[in-house]
Amino acid sequence: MVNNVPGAELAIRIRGLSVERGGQNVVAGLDIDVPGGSVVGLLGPSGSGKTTLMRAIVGVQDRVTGTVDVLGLPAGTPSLRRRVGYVTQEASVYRDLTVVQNLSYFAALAGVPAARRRETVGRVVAEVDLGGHEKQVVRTLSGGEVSRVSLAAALVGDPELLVLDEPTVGLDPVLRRDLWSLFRELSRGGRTLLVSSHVMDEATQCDRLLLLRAGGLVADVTPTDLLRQTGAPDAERAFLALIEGSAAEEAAR
Ligand SMILES: Nc1ncnc2c1ncn2[C@@H]1O[C@H](COP(=O)(O)OP(=O)(O)OP(=O)(O)O)[C@@H](O)[C@H]1O
Repeated sequence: MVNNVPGAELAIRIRGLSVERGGQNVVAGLDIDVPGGSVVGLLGPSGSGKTTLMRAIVGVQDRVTGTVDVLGLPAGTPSLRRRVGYVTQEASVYRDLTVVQNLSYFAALAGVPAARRRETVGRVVAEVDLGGHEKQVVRTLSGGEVSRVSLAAALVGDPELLVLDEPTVGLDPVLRRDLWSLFRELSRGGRTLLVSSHVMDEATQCDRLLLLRAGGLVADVTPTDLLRQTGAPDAERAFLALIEGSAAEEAAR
């Protein structure tokens, strides 16, 4: 299921991607195009292969077959390291360091020259709206603030593509809404965001939706088309209809 968007530059182009984990193909035969500058939601039940797909896109997944091109280069190419930001499910910041200490460290890792680190840290703190918390030790921050420090750490290299694995998990509805408006804001600057989630109502915040089930792509649609095609009143029921339809199709084969 490939959408050809005329004239749109692709941030991610995947053809025939399969991934073996634990002796099984947990992702099988995926073809996906992600247009540049869009917010794309990666949705699907637990174990459907979302994290595996993201790992293949950032180039850290073993036992991958097929083609995964990111910003025009094969996934994992060293020059993509600064151009792609990856936020894993577990916050990967140091809890015993302050916000600024963490971000300065990640800026150094991303290769930001020492003379520009202070300015870079200031930029990302403002981008994720953490002003006033700069000197706070991460362990003393709220869950939503820690999520935003992780996001800021991924932004220090000013990446063109952000891959975010379930960034809103465990956050209350207000924080989830705030984080999604931040994602929209980041994409307005021309970045591409691939965001995974279990929470189907977050689908409405995306430009496009990729729905995975059992390692396969069940749908690649806009939120409007999703509701129109299924006739469901909301994203959650639309996804359930698609997931159940695809499971029934598979059983009939
Ligand atoms: N190291 C591993 N060895 C064997 N199987 C694995 C390994 N890692 C993942 N898997 C399996 O691969 C499948 C896809 O896992 P993945 O983490 O990509 O799913 P997910 O959609 O991100 O799930 P969740 O939403 O629960 O995080 C699952 O069935 C999982 O059990």
